[in-house]
Amino acid sequence: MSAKVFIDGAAGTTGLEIAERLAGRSEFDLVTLSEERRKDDEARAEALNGADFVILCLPDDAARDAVGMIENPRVRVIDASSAHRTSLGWTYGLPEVVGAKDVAAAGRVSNPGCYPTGFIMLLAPLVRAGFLPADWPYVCHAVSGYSGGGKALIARFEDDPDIAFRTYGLALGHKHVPEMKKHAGLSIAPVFAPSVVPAHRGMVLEVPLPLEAMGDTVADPEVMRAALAQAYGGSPIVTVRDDTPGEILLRRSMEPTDTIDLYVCASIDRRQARLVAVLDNLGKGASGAAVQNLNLMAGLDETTGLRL
Ligand SMILES: NC(=O)C1=CN([C@@H]2O[C@H](COP(=O)(O)OP(=O)(O)OC[C@H]3O[C@@H](n4cnc5c(N)ncnc54)[C@H](OP(=O)(O)O)[C@@H]3O)[C@@H](O)[C@H]2O)C=CC1
Ligand SMILES: CC(=O)N[C@@H](CCC(=O)OP(=O)(O)O)C(=O)O
Repeated sequence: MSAKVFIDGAAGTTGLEIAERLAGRSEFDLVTLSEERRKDDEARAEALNGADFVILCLPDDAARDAVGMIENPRVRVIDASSAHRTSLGWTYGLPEVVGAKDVAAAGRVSNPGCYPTGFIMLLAPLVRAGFLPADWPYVCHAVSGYSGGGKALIARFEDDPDIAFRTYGLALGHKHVPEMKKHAGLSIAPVFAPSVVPAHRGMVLEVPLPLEAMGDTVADPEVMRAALAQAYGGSPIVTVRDDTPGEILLRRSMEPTDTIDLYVCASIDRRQARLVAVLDNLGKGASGAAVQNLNLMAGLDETTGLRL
């Protein structure tokens, strides 16, 4: 029998892409609400309580409300918003870092933010292994495609083709910072400098490392690269690149992908390095990750969705 999946927020950017990924999958029976009923609390409560799996693709407050509307203890939840990413009782839905078994067994899974996905996948294994310090003030620069801001930012960029670059979060305190700190295993909050470029999707994120200033405990870049390769070895989703390319491009024509590429770029004298992650904010950064977590929770292969 197929499992009932209700996407609350199915008309939004993330919800639509999840629905596309689930279309034609016989293991799942997608419950949809009509345009007139999709924001009707009675209809939503019925759908939320009647599903085996609920995927929340809503703004944070609406996601908290939706969780409050669930009374049926058998309903399992994947929340794509940032409402529960550091909350007790929620499993952080990054199986490559927290362990696939934990995600598979969870009743409440918080899907990671797009930027934190890259940041945590670069840092967590290295901090955990002691190759990078937990108490360093890391900096994270990132550019995202405008779909990262959902329908409102898509409309803004498509209505104003004159915008060439947008940096934001200038008052710091971006909502992703607590999640980045906690799940990368840091004791100091990173300085996070996000930005948006006029491309629909895609994301390049980097953590510059002034290695020579970081003390003796910091590992050689080759050791870091090998540690990342070992941490993600065998994953069809993660590629740890063994080169330092001359450039990394984000193309406006980028096709959807659920993969992530990680780089440890280093100077020849190894005194400086740049950890870089390249992903699709709507793929591994949102919808692809939600479907990966759904597959795990349903006891299926996380990438192919095939029965194990
Ligand atoms: N876009 C991305 O790359 C990523 C997004 N996320 C997170 O996923 C969540 C969804 O984001 P995204 O898809 O981009 O946002 P969108 O704005 O594109 O979609 C949100 C959807 O939720 C609907 N909605 C809002 N309030 C309610 C409500 N009370 N009841 C029912 N539906 C409601 C909206 O309705 P309407 O269409 O009428 O506005 C809209 O369709 C957010 O929390 C976001 O932060 C996480 C990672 C990456
Ligand atoms: C470009 C852009 O605006 N991006 C969003 C983050 C997208 C994301 O990861 O979503 P969550 O809000 O669910 O974490 C932002 O900076 O708020």
